Amino acid sequence: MKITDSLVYVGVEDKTLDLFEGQYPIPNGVTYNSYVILDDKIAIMDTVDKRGQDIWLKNIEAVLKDKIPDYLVVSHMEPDHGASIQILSEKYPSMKIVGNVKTFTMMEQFFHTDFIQQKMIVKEGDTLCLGKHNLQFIMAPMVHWPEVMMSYEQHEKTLFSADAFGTFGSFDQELWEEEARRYYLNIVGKYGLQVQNVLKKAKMLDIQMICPLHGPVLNNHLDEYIHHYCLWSQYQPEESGVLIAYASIHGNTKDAVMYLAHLLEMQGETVVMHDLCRTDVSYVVADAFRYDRLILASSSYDGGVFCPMETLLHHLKSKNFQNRDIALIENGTWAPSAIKAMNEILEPMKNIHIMEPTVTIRSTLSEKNKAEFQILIKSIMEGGCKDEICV
Ligand SMILES: Cc1cc2nc3c(=O)[nH]c(=O)nc-3n(C[C@H](O)[C@H](O)[C@H](O)COP(=O)(O)O)c2cc1C
Repeated sequence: MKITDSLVYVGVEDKTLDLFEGQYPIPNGVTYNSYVILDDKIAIMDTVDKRGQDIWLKNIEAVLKDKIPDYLVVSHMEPDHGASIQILSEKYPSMKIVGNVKTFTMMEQFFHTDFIQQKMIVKEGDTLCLGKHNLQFIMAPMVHWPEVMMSYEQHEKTLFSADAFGTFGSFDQELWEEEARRYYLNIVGKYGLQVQNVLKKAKMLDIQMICPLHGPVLNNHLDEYIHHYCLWSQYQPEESGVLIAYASIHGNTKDAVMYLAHLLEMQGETVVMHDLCRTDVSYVVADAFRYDRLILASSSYDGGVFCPMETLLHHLKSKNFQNRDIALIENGTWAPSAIKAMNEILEPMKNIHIMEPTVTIRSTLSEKNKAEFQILIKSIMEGGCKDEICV
């Protein structure tokens, strides 16, 4: 797939993988992106997952014909990108492998060889001239592994962005926002500060095209993609709206939040609901970051909170979730315990405000609960970010 006269896509689409990174459903598949820059010198930008190795090698052969690549640039050692380094290095023994010090430490761990004959170590700001094309290396530690390194190609003003700006799904730019949100927040979300640092470096560059390691090449509306990364990395919501996430054993908590959702919608609020027992947590994490207010409602369970809610909260905590107004609702028949358990997980998170009142349902929604909902609705409508959204 030709991107420009001198830049060719040689990556692979994977539509048969069940779970990405062992946990994320990918109904639209995923791509392992790899690119070839053709100039006086030839550079291959990253390799692919073992699953796509054979097709990828054929793609490279089709582009290179009888030519030999001069460089393999390794931006990330995670196996969905780095797994085919060794096979390529054996096929082209004269090819230099370009990475930073941390890249080669990891390479030795994965392949048990130090690639001494091929190793070419670069650091922040170093450049590699291919002819007209000139690669400038930008270290991006923890976006999302420590060795991550982006390359800015100065001639065509292209950022090879490693996993940043990547997405689940294939090359459809229409799907980018939804699936890139789920990809970024679940996979890279914890490292907002490090993403901010790289965004600052990117601001100094004239970027006309972004070539990520997953999903489509981005060559228009780049400001919009970068804007999303700014919000996500600052843990700021994108939209005014109420996410209701519920975990209900027998359905009474679900009935209660359906009633509450209806009342909120009557007040003109945008409400999005997720049944935690039936929705993969990665979708809920993405929406929790998207909207400015959350309602968490759960059955009590063995002196704690029902497991699907506990799972969501642990996922949010591990992704540094912060800056939100949250309402808590519990249901218990003999000793309601969900709010205490939810609070214990939420407590260490930064800038989380619990909206009053918290509501305890005893088996089914009571008139007292309905009155409490009326007060809670006021708190919810007064909460959120209002004008601060989309800074
Ligand atoms: C395995 C199990 C453990 C439970 N543990 C508690 C508990 O610790 N405290 C409590 O008050 N209710 C407990 N319950 C009862 C439910 O939380 C309670 O019936 C609640 O009303 C269920 O709401 P739901 O209809 O939304 O699932 C438990 C129920 C089950 C099945």
